[in-house]
This record gives sequence, C-alpha cells and structure tokens, in this order.
Amino acid sequence: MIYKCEGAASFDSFDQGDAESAEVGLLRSSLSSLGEGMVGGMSLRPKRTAVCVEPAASSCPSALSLSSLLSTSASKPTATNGTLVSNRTMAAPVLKKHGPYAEKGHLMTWIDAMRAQSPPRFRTHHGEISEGLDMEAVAYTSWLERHPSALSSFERVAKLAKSKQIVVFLDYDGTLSPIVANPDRAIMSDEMRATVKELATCFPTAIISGRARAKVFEFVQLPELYYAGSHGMDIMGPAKSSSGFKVNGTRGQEKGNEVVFFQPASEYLPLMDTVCTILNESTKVIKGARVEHNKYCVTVHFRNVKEELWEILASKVQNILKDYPSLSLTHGRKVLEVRPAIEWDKGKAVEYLLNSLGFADSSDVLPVYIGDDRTDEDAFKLLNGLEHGCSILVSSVPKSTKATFSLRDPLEVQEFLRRLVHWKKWGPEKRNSFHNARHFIN
Ligand SMILES: O=P(O)(O)OC[C@H]1O[C@H](O[C@H]2O[C@H](CO)[C@@H](O)[C@H](O)[C@H]2O)[C@H](O)[C@@H](O)[C@@H]1O
Repeated sequence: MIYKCEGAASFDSFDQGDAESAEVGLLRSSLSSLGEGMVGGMSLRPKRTAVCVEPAASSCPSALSLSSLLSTSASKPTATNGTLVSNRTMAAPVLKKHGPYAEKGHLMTWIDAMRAQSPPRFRTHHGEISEGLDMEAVAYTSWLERHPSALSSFERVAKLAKSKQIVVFLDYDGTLSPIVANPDRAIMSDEMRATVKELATCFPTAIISGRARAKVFEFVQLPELYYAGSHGMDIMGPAKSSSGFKVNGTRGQEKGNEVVFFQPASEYLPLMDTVCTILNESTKVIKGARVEHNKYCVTVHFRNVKEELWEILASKVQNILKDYPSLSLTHGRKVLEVRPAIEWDKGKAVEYLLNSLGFADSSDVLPVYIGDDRTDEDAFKLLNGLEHGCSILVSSVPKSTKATFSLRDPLEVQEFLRRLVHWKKWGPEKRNSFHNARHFIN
C-alpha cells in the first residue's frame, strides 16, 4: 500500500513490522551519505528564488568588517589538543580527519531530512486527513514496540537501576522545554524546574545542550547541576557537590560559586566569533533566518524561513564554511550547526562527566540520557556501548534512533523524572532498608 505523505516523500507502508516514518527513510539515506551526521560537501541545484531583504536578529560581534573577517584564515586553528583532560581513560579531542567537504553531493539529502523533521501527514486518494491521523497513530504504536515508552516500561528501568548509582543527563530544547519558533522563548516551566531540582537531590544531574552554557543556565537556573553547553564543548560543574562527586578540570568562579570548567575547544573561540559575524552578514537577506552564537558552536535557524529559501540559506552556510576546514557542519531540528571539527560531541561529554564523577569503567552506575535531537544520538550510542545505560528519545513521531526507550514530549519527561525521584525515595530498595532498620531496632 502506498500512502501519500504531505511535506515529505511518499513511502511504502511498513514492511515486516518496520515502523519507520518517511522521516526515518529520509534521515537514513541522509545519514548514510553524510556519515555521523556531518553535512558533506554539497552540490547545489541553483534556483533563482527572490530573496526578501530583512535584517535577521543577531547576537554576534559586529565590529569587524566582512572583508577583514574573510581574511582571517591565518588565525584559523587547524587542530586542538584539548587542555584539561585529566582522567586516565579520557583521550584528548583530536581534529576530525574528514572535514565537512570531504565528500560531495549531500545538500539535497540534508534539506530533505530537514523537511521531514515535520511530522508527516497522510492523505487518502480522496484527500481525507482523518484516515491519515489513524495511520500516524498506527505508525507510532508500531514504533513504540521497538522503542517502548520509558513510562510504561518503568519497572524495566527500575530493574536496570537496581543497586546502581543513577546519573541523569538531560538535553534542553525539546526535552525540558517545548520546541517553539523563537529560541529565546524556549522557557522551561516552573514545574519542570522544581522536578529537576528534586531530581538533583537524588542523583547527579547534568544538562547537555547545543546552546551556549550561559544561555542554558539562564533558562534552568539550578546551580547544583552540571552543565555542558555547545554540544559538550563547554562543561561546568559545582566544585563541591552535596553528593560528594567532583568534576575534573580547571577551578574557577561563576556567579559567586566555586566551579570547575572543561573546555576542549577553547582555542576556537575567536574563530567562532568571526564565523558567526560572517554568517550573520551573509544570511540577513533571508527573511526569518537567524544566527545564534552558542559560544563554541554557531547555529543557523531555518524554522522561520520559507521552505523555498532553505536551499539558498544552506548554500550560503556551505560556501562560507569552505574557507574553514577546521570547522564542520551538523544538523538538528530545523537548524544547521557550525562547530569545531574535533572529535568531541555529547557522547564524549557524557563519558567525560561519568569519568569525572568517578564512574570510569564502572558497572555500578546507570547513566540515564534523555534527548530529542540528532546530536543526542552520540550520547545514545555511548550508552549502548556501556554495560548498562538507559537511553530515551523524546519524540511524538516515529524516528530512526539508537535510543532504547521513548517519551512523547517534555510533559512525559517530567512525569518520568518524578517517577525516578519517587522510586529513589520510596522504591523497593528504600523500603527494604527501612524495614531492615526497623527490624534492627526491634
Ligand atoms: O541540544 P539542545 O539543548 O536540544 O539544543 C539544540 C538547539 O536547540 C535550540 O533550537 C531548537 O529549539 C528552538 C526553540 O524551541 C527551535 O526554535 C529550533 O528550531 C530548534 O532547533 C537552540 O536555539 C539551538 O541553538 C540549539 O543548538
């Protein structure tokens, strides 16, 4: 049976119970050609589309002229050795061998993948949507069999956690806050904040985000957490935590608190400023485009850009990056992300934090990672490689993922975190120790 899929490609109904949406198929083809989510050197189909002239919001340094910026290649870092890795099991980040333009011909696959980020709609031959909605439900239910809800499988999660130290890693956008059109308005609810605060009294808890660390902190406002901004390239944790865990790195102060930093791409900072300014300059003619400076990454937003302009916007980004082989390009939810081409990602950040917290090669720990985006797949992959790990994708549509479990949306994430807290405080292990204590006293 063929279903027509609006906004994405048509696709065959799922064969052999393989519940993947059009998005999955497209992502899969995109990924196989891109390799590890990198956007390869992309051949462009030039299109003569009228471009609206309207300045985009900017958060980049603007003092330098474009021509002076374009001649900064001498200062481009070509490699980084990382600086502060102090754990014996931690390899220093190295420059990725293949820059983003090692291969050709992938822009269109990437754009298709991004188009497919919108949940597909289904139409019958008569154009009715209702049947389509049923099909979406069928597809989702079928996908759930392979990535069961972490809520309905809570007992399974609890079993994994038995006699283990849980460490929780949370992505921010789409996980703790809903996806919204304006990135500055991705506010976390007070209920979610209270839940995460309580969670952190039970387990070491870290936020791992593509955003600048300072921005995530502004949203979350919980100093007791560990923070990894810029996709893990900017890690900060409390120097002393109530649970007695310690992060390895350089000590410093932030907002009066003693903290520890780890920034494996620190020498890229001037370059990221430069590229951010160039990207801003170049994309401001495209209505709705927005460039966000995420410190060690720069994000180009497509969400508010008309779809017919995506190709032009992407090609602008691509052309700029041709001059910067030490940078690479990845993509997320309606965004392109420019970042240092070093072997460092959210997975490495999780590994670093686990090691710093004293769990290198430990079987006494259960890392729980919850995220919604492509970049979270690096962390899921890491967890899959560990003896124990609990990886959870947040998605309300079927998606290709390495995660074991799923949750639909931030509300379900909140419910899951509450259950973890409850389990810790009142679960069987706690009850047993309570009974044992009573028995002992009697
Ligand atoms: O790793 P994350 O914490 O998930 O950050 C990834 C990107 O998240 C933000 O963009 C996404 O959320 C926006 C607000 O809901 C939305 O408008 C955008 O389309 C999403 O891609 C953030 O603005 C980016 O800088 C992060 O890289």
